[in-house]
Amino acid sequence: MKLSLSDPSLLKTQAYIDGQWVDADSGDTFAVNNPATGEEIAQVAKTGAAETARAIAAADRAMAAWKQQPAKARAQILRKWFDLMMAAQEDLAIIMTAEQGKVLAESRGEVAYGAAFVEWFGEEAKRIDGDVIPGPTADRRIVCIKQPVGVVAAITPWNFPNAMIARKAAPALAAGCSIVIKPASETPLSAFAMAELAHRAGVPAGVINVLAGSSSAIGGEMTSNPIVRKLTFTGSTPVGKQLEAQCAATMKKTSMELGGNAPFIVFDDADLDAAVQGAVASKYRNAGQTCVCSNRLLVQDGIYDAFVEKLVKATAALTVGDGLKDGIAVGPLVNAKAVADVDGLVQASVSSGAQVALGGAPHELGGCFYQPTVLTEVSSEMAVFRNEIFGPVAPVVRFATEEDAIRMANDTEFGLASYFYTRDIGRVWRVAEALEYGIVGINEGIISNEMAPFGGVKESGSGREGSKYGIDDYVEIKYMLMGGLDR
Ligand SMILES: NC(=O)C1=CN([C@@H]2O[C@H](COP(=O)(O)OP(=O)(O)OC[C@H]3O[C@@H](n4cnc5c(N)ncnc54)[C@H](OP(=O)(O)O)[C@@H]3O)[C@@H](O)[C@H]2O)C=CC1
Ligand SMILES: O=C(O)[C@H](O)CS(=O)(=O)O
Repeated sequence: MKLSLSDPSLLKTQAYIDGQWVDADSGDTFAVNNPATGEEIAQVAKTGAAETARAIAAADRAMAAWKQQPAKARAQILRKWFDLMMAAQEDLAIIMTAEQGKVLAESRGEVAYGAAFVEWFGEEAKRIDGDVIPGPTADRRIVCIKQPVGVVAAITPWNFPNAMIARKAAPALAAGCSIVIKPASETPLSAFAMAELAHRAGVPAGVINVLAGSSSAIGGEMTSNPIVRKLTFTGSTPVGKQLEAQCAATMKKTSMELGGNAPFIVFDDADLDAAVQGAVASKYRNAGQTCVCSNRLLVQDGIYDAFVEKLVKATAALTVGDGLKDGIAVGPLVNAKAVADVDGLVQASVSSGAQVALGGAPHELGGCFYQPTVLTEVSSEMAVFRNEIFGPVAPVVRFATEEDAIRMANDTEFGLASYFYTRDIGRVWRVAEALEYGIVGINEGIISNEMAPFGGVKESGSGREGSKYGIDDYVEIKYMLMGGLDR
């Protein structure tokens, strides 16, 4: 499959190590395919532990000079990277839609979203301040400084192949760290294109390294190599737990952005049309393949029927197809396994009594397409309630009281995003404070931006990405106590 890029040199297929584009030691490659058509886009270097070890060594060498750069110098390079990403927005979006499947408008949006983290942390680089603390005695003073944590390893998912890299690389570089990145096997091309633009922006050789291939071999080197001082991961909770355990032997700092099971609560007093609009935006973004998608729609009895009627109508209007084509709202799922997983959850729930109000099966287009689906009469024991669906399926659950809604919303091991719609100010505070989540959307279905501290609690992970808090995961605090100052 040939991509229509204005700058074809952005389509890289080798590993980027120490400022060089290199093949795998073995010469092996793996295919990257377009989930909308099944066509092969490229063969990509399939690297492993040896290449990863070299990338980590290069990052270690490069960091010595990078962390000595004045913050303003790092900020200027990050700003240049932002400018180049935005100038290449259309090419980066085409590459992303081709390898991941999301519709082009969403890919454009993700490129801007990812670039916004580069812009934000370029600015934050100049604000990594310390403290002067009064000494415990008259002759002593304490000074706190923040220093880069060290070489960072990042493992990122296929669902946001640009933004999840930017959300990690930008604060790492801003803090003075260097980084080795392993993108998902489904979507390495976006990562390589970002590395090429970083190179053009003046990021020194070795400061950013990107390699794809055997996830267990690459991850094994990343998590065991003592040079790596921090692992940052976005992906499934089971893999996150495994990586966390692998990092324990060398006590690496970790950040984990894991799975979700977002409740979307609609109270009787909600603005119904706004709630339906928010539900559609939150549910069907990226064909439902985001960790903050509404996963359980909890609707109060008084407006349940009206909400379901409006939701079915809005969902039925969503066009399904190849995201590179105009007028498409929902693209394919990332691969055939994802289709089988989603359909498995739907059929298991229907078998347990859920009713199909719309869709409920793979799309007639075949391949990786799934019908936007609304299930009603869902209960808390059903598979779609208990599991992160990661597909265009909206389970609707009834509730009677505010207490019922909070109890059902919190009835999960996950705690990433949550949403609710009400116009009662007292309820806003009661419910927002009672929800066990890192993120609460109130009368809003799209909550992600670079200025907010994105992250979850419970088994949705640890750490925060974005906002003024996002730099904290990439620095270590050191204090110096000076004595003898009275003579
Ligand atoms: N919280 C979030 O933001 C996200 C959550 N998810 C969750 O993950 C599920 C599946 O998505 P998926 O992308 O397959 O998530 P995975 O957790 O399977 O993969 C995420 C990343 O981890 C890598 N990986 C997988 N196994 C290992 C390992 N043993 N050692 C090192 N790296 C590894 C993958 O590489 P490779 O591609 O080579 O397998 C990929 O780069 C979704 O259903 C959802 O629950 C997914 C994406 C984002
Ligand atoms: O991995 C994801 O699903 C993203 O973190 C969601 S968002 O930040 O793009 O909303």
